[in-house]
Order: sequence, then C-alpha cells, then structure tokens
Amino acid sequence: MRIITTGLCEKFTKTKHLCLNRLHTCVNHYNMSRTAGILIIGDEILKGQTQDTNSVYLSQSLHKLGVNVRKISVIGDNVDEIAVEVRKFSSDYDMVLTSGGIGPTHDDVTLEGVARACDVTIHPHPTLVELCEKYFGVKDLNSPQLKLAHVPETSQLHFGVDPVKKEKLKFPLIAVNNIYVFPGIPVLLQRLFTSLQHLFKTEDKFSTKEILVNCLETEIAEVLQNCVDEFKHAGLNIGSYPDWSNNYYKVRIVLESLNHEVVDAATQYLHMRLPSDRILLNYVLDPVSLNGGDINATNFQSMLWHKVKSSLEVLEETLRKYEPHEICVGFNGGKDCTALLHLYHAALCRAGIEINPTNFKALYIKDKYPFEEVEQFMESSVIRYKFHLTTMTGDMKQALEALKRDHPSIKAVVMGTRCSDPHSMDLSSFTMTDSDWPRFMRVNPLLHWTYHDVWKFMRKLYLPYCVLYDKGYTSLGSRDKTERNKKLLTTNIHGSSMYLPAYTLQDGDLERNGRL
Ligand SMILES: Cc1cc2nc3c(=O)[nH]c(=O)nc-3n(C[C@H](O)[C@H](O)[C@H](O)COP(=O)(O)OP(=O)(O)OC[C@H]3O[C@@H](n4cnc5c(N)ncnc54)[C@H](O)[C@@H]3O)c2cc1C
Ligand SMILES: NC(=O)C1=CN([C@@H]2O[C@H](COP(=O)(O)OP(=O)(O)OC[C@H]3O[C@@H](n4cnc5c(N)ncnc54)[C@H](O)[C@@H]3O)[C@@H](O)[C@H]2O)C=CC1
Ligand SMILES: [Co+2]
Ligand SMILES: [K+]
Ligand SMILES: [Mg+2]
Repeated sequence: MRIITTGLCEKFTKTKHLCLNRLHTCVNHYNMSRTAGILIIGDEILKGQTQDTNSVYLSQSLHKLGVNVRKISVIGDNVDEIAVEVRKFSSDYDMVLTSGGIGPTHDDVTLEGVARACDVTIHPHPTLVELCEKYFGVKDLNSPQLKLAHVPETSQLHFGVDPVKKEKLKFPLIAVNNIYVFPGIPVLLQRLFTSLQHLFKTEDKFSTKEILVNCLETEIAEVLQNCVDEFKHAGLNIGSYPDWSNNYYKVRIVLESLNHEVVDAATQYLHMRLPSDRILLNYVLDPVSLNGGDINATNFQSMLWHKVKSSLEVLEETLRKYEPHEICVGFNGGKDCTALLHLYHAALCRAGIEINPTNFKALYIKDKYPFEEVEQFMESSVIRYKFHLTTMTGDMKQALEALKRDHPSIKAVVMGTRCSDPHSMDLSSFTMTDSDWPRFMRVNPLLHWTYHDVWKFMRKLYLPYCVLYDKGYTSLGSRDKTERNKKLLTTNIHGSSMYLPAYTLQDGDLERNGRL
C-alpha cells in the first residue's frame, strides 16, 4: 500500500532535497506550500468587546486557496507592537494579512506600524487623495477624511472587482511588500478579499477527509500515532478534535495532504485499525436541510415507518385545518418534541410552505428551574430550524392563558405527548384542552410512538438532541425534580461508575425512573 519511493525531487528543483515520494508531495512540499500569517489588530478584540470573526474568515478562505496559514496573532492598536509583529510575520511567511486599524480616528495606527516595520515613511498617495477628495468632498490633507489617503510610500493599490456585480470596488486593498492591509469591518474585509482572490491563490489544493468515531481520544491515540509514523514522509497532516456536545461521535479525525492519494491511503489505514463499530459511515451533518427527504420508507423498519407515516398524516391534516401562523409546536427541549419538531418541519416542507418565523412557531413554557443544557439545546434548535420561539412563564395554565391573550391567532398546539405519558391514555390525535384549561386544539401526532420509537427515529436521522440524554437522563423535567435513571448506571473498564446514554435503556416503561 505504500506509495513512497525515493529520488531527487523533480518538482521543487530550486531547493534541492531528497524527495521521498514519486508523486512529488513529500513532507517538504507540504511545508513548502505558500504560507501566510494573519494579524488581527484592535484593542476591542483584546478586551473581548468584539468577537474576532475576521481570522476565521481569512483562514478558511486562504485554506481553500491552498495557502498554509501558519499563525494568527491578536494585538492592540499600538504602533510599536504592530511594527514588531508585522516585521516578524513579513519575514517568516510568504504573505501577511492584517485586519483593522485603518480608519480615520486616533486609535487606527496600522499603516504607521506597517511603515515602521518596512522602514518607510507615510505619505499622501495621489490616487487615494483624489479618491477621498471626490468621495468625501474635502480637500484638507489634515482632515480625518484624508487620513485614509495616507499610506506607506512603497504601497501598492489593488483595486478589486466584485465577482458578482463585476464592478470595480471604490476603495483599494493597500499592500506593502508582502503585507496586505485589510479594514476590520467584516463586510469590507470580505468584499476586498473576494474581489482580489487571485493575489492569494496558489497552484496547491489541500485534499481533506474526515473520520468520525464514537470513542474517547485515549482509546484511539495509539492507532493515530501509528498512522502518523507510517505516513511521516508522505506529507500528511492528521488532527484529532474531540467534541463533547455531539450525540453521535466523540472525535473528529481530519486527514489532510496536498496529494489526495496520500489522504486516501491514510484513511484506508485508519479504517482498518480503528474499531469498526465505532466509525460513523453515513453521518448526516445537517438533517434539517434535507427538507423532509429523509422521512421515507427506506429509512425505517416497517412498523416504525407505519407510525411515522400516520404522524405525518396528522400533521398534514393540521395544516389543512389551520393556517401555519395559527399553529405552534409545544417545545421544551425534550426528546419527544425534538422528534416532533423535525416531523413538523418535514410536513411544512412537503406542503410547500416557506420556512420562516411567521410560518413556523414554537411555544416554550419556561420552568422555574430549567436545565442549562436543555435551554442551550433549545437555542441551537431555533437557529437550526429557523422557527420563532414564544417563551411564556408561570404555571402551565397561566402560561396558556397568557398565550391566548398575547397571541390570539394561535389556535392549535402540536405536542409530543405519547399514550404512555401520565393521563394521556384517552387522548386522540386532535383533542381540545379540558374545559377548565384555556381553549386550544391539542394535536398529538406521536400518541402511538414508544420510547424506543422516538430514539430509533432520531438516531436513524442523526437528529441532534439535548446532551443530557447521553449522560443518563431518560426523561427531563424541572432540574430540582429530575435525576439520572439508575437503570443506566454501570461500571466502566477502569472500575468507576458511569451512566449509559438514554437510547440504551432496555425497558421503555422505566423511562420516568429519574423523575421525582
Ligand atoms: C398546550 C398544552 C395544553 C395542555 N392542556 C392540558 C389539558 O387540557 N388538561 C390537562 O390536564 N393538562 C394539559 N396540559 C398539561 C400536559 O398534559 C402535561 O401535564 C404537561 O405537558 C407535562 O407533561 P409531561 O411531564 O409528560 O411532559 P412531556 O412529555 O415533556 O410533555 C408532552 C408534550 O407537551 C409539550 N410540553 C410539555 N411541557 C412543555 C413546556 N414546558 N413548554 C412547551 N411545551 C411543552 C411538548 O410538546 C411535549 O412533548 C397541557 C400542556 C400543554 C403544553
Ligand atoms: N469605504 C472603504 O472601503 C473604507 C473605509 N474605511 C473607513 O475606515 C473605518 C474602518 O476602518 P477599520 O480598519 O475597519 O477600523 P477599526 O479597526 O476601528 O474596526 C472597525 C470595526 O470593525 C470591527 N472589527 C475589527 N476587527 C475585527 C475582527 N477581527 N473581527 C470582527 N470584527 C472586527 C469592530 O467592530 C470595529 O469597531 C471606517 O470609518 C470606514 O469608513 C477604511 C478603509 C476602507
Ligand atoms: Co520533494
Ligand atoms: K476606530
Ligand atoms: Mg480599530
């Protein structure tokens, strides 16, 4: 399987070295790809007042262009520090991209720092002076408007072209030697970068593969080390990134090389050595974007498919009886309504209803002592599914009364209630609230689902759910009245006790064991 032969490198003849790979992508080449350093400048970033998004944008974009980003540094609006860092970056990397500090105020000193780093002075650039005079209608060279025209003497101006509108941009990117000076305002930075990609583009392209494993890092470290050793002359980069919030995998392994054959070979190497039952093969990163295409007979065993189909029929009937804005999903972050939310989203998509916060609504009656993890999950669900969440407080009856008063258009609440829930034996798919409750149509599409149906449905589709269910909770209520399910308590190989995930509970009748 080794694809490595030794010989004098034919690709990079300038730097004579022994190439260990006839495909000319040896480790030297990986390190020889074009490098970049990113310099994020701004006091507001160091104080945590502005979250730096420019470095993420730039490093992602450069990586796509085959550039090897080697360092990101964050510094304040200080001329000396900027000069020192720019000088170092400029000699260490093929290119330097700076962000921020080129505005008209006293605290924007990046260009002065760059000038100092390059031992040149600042002067008013004729093209920029003309531009600024025209744009601002001001002629005074000492005005704040014309400060923008003062750049290091050796500056080059790169005028980008908007890739969509095909228009020349009004303001250029300023470059001094290998230093590219971007504004900090994210839209400006992005507009300049996309319009001038050719300045950064390389002939290289990183080939990347991912392996998702449901193991602890300690369990796979040795195999990864062996892989690193095996491919150490092939120009392979392997990263291992644990994710504690994912419901399906614990580690994401990323393999990368300039040569896709090296990536393929290393992927194969790992597939043969990692525990095969722990490798996720068909993981769906974004089940929501499938727009309900995943709800079909091939995905489920026939018994469950039968139930899924009749639940969908209930939801379709709901959408015939009510306008989308008259319906909301009762959503408290629990597993049943998480499955339901996905089904309802699918029903909306199938009915050709546009997904937006007017058409897709949910109701959350906030408990006095909610779990933080539950609320975090709810927040991420709002972003994932793009629904509008109405939050009410107080006891359930009071909250529903307030809903009636404040949101009079809502007529039906779709709920994840199952027959096995307390007092739910006699409910049907459409049941009005009891006479002593505020009047709403309760829609119950999941009445005939079992505990295991819910888990099979969610896990088959890789739907994200609240992490507490992976930590031994099988039913979630108020934080002060909910414990883990003792039935899931077990001992790991090192002899310490731990809880298994909720979906492994054998007897579904015991799901409420942790509810006090
Ligand atoms: C809209 C609505 C109408 C109700 N009408 C009646 C009634 O007429 N008579 C009666 O006796 N009881 C009624 N209840 C109370 C209900 O029967 C349960 O007692 C309550 O849902 C808690 O049940 P559970 O602990 O089994 O929770 P769950 O199994 O979590 O509740 C079942 C479903 O109810 C919804 N739900 C539960 N809690 C919340 C919440 N905090 N915020 C939003 N949605 C939630 C979810 O869709 C969930 O899947 C109503 C509740 C709601 C939300
Ligand atoms: N029209 C144009 O093309 C140009 C305009 N200008 C002017 O200069 C000023 C802006 O210059 P800047 O260098 O951007 O000033 P700046 O350094 O003060 O940054 C401006 C804002 O960008 C945000 N920002 C900065 N760094 C960031 C980061 N790493 N991640 C996310 N957000 C970040 C911050 O919210 C900050 O308030 C404006 O007044 C603008 O009008 C400057 C250059 C070009
Ligand atoms: Co070589
Ligand atoms: K500023
Ligand atoms: Mg600034």
